[in-house]
Amino acid sequence: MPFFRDKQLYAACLDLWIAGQETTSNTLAWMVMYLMLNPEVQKKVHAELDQVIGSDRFITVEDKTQLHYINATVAETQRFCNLVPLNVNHRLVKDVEIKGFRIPANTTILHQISTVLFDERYFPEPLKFKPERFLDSEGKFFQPSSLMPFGVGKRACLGEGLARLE
Ligand code: HEM
Repeated sequence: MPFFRDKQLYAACLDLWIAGQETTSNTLAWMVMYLMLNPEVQKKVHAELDQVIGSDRFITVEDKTQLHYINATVAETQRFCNLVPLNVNHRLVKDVEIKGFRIPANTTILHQISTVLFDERYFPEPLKFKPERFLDSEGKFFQPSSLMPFGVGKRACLGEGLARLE
């Protein structure tokens, strides 16, 4: 019996299609809609592009660190669109106790990252689209650990680096 079967190839292709393609394209679609709904944000994005890139060259990956407002707008899009609200199913490999609740091994867990992304302790006025929440007092982009659209821990998104680059 071959080690790598058609079924595995099919599963790998499906993984890459859903995890790798749908996620980034849907995030961008949400961002376009948020820019349409928030013209004042759109103006600032445009102004930053005019200032940092200008109109006589294409944008490159190296420009990313200079585009603070755009990075903040992407971060706010990821928080607001809540793309993977129920995360990916996980199975407990051992019994766990959290705040007095015992969860037995083999239980399927769906940890909702949306509860963090919309928690007003971390994101005041969570239902407002505000890229400024990711800018410090000098207007520089920063990313708090509470922004976790890619999940956290050992099984966090494998494509995070690639997705951020895209
Ligand atoms: C905006 C883009 C993306 C978002 C928001 C996103 C989000 C997520 C989330 C929330 C998980 C589950 C993490 C967990 O279970 O704790 C995940 C898993 C995963 N993602 Fe992504 N993802 C994105 C792009 C990508 C890309 C571009 C790829 C590959 C090219 C990718 C590949 C994967 C894989 C393979 C897993 C499973 C990791 C594992 O179980 O060990 N993702 N992603």
